[in-house]
Amino acid sequence: MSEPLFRRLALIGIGLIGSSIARVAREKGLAGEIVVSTRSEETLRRAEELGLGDRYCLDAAEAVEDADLVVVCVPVGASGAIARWIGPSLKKGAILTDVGSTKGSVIRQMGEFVPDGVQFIPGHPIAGTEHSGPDAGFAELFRNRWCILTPPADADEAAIAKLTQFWQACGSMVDTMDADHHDLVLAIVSHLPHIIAYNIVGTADDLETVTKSEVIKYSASGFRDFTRLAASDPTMWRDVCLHNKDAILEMLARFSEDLSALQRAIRWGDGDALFNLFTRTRSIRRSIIEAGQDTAVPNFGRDIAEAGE
Ligand SMILES: NC(=O)C1=CN([C@@H]2O[C@H](COP(=O)(O)OP(=O)(O)OC[C@H]3O[C@@H](n4cnc5c(N)ncnc54)[C@H](O)[C@@H]3O)[C@@H](O)[C@H]2O)C=CC1
Ligand SMILES: O=C(O)C(=O)Cc1ccc(O)cc1
Repeated sequence: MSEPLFRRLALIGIGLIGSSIARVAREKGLAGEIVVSTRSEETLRRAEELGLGDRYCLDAAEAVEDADLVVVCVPVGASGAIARWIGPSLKKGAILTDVGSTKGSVIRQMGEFVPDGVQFIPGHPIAGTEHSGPDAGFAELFRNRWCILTPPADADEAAIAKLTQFWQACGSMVDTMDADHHDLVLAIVSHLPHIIAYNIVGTADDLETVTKSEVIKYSASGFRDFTRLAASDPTMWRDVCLHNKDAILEMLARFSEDLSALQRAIRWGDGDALFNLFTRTRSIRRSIIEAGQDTAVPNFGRDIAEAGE
């Protein structure tokens, strides 16, 4: 059998993303040993019941000892505290990465606690679902999905190559970019859609003239797709909003301007403006399908299984 990519992999946080990494790493033999750490005893026990790792620790510092790859998989607001905790225990030569949905803030929070000799290469798999916790993960989550790495300018090329190899072995395609650019791109393709979904579902919930049972009964009219995003983890998305504030506010300002233009076109009966916009947007959808990125959640029937439970 060939050597695993990493002798010891430590996962700090074992929710949707951490447990998906654990599952795929095990399935593909990417690590000689998988050490799992999370803050609550209950979640750690559950991870053990699910057989996600080889060792389990409540102490994150203990978990990272002698690990060659450490992946921090916690809400972005917790990444600084985790880095402070594990920093002194990281092995020289280890690669430290994360999976957070925002990158500038994670780098600012974690950077100061990374000791010399440790390669810090932040990352973000553009793959997920609205579910959270160790039961929600699955080995195929990253398949045919992009993973963005945002290494600092002085990062070691060999470490970047090894982390790239890891994500590719998980099934992902890997891109590298600057953290600020990542945050701007993700603000429009991920953060704004979630904020819009939270807002529209909240607006529907506040209505007095349309009842909640009518909203649910007739949801197949378009509303239903927003409710999936709006069911996403509140802690994670609170942190994303607070930690990518500038880019999100920039995109929200543009969105509001465009919404006002749309509102004006509807008010003044400008059918051409509406038709032209809707034609332009339809072609974006077609490009996504052509790029093979059209499946909303590649969860291999898990939603259907859950719905039947
Ligand atoms: N859910 C998604 O679709 C995606 C999430 N991400 C990012 O991955 C990271 C993890 O997200 P999920 O796995 O979805 O979350 P999750 O809620 O399923 O799991 C989070 C894990 O972090 C631990 N944790 C929570 N707060 C903590 C704290 N203050 N200190 C220490 N540990 C703490 C939890 O016990 C749990 O093990 C987040 O940074 C998120 O932005 C990235 C891509 C997709
Ligand atoms: O469930 C969905 O459609 C998602 O959008 C998943 C997702 C959520 C957060 C990320 O940072 C990346 C991907």
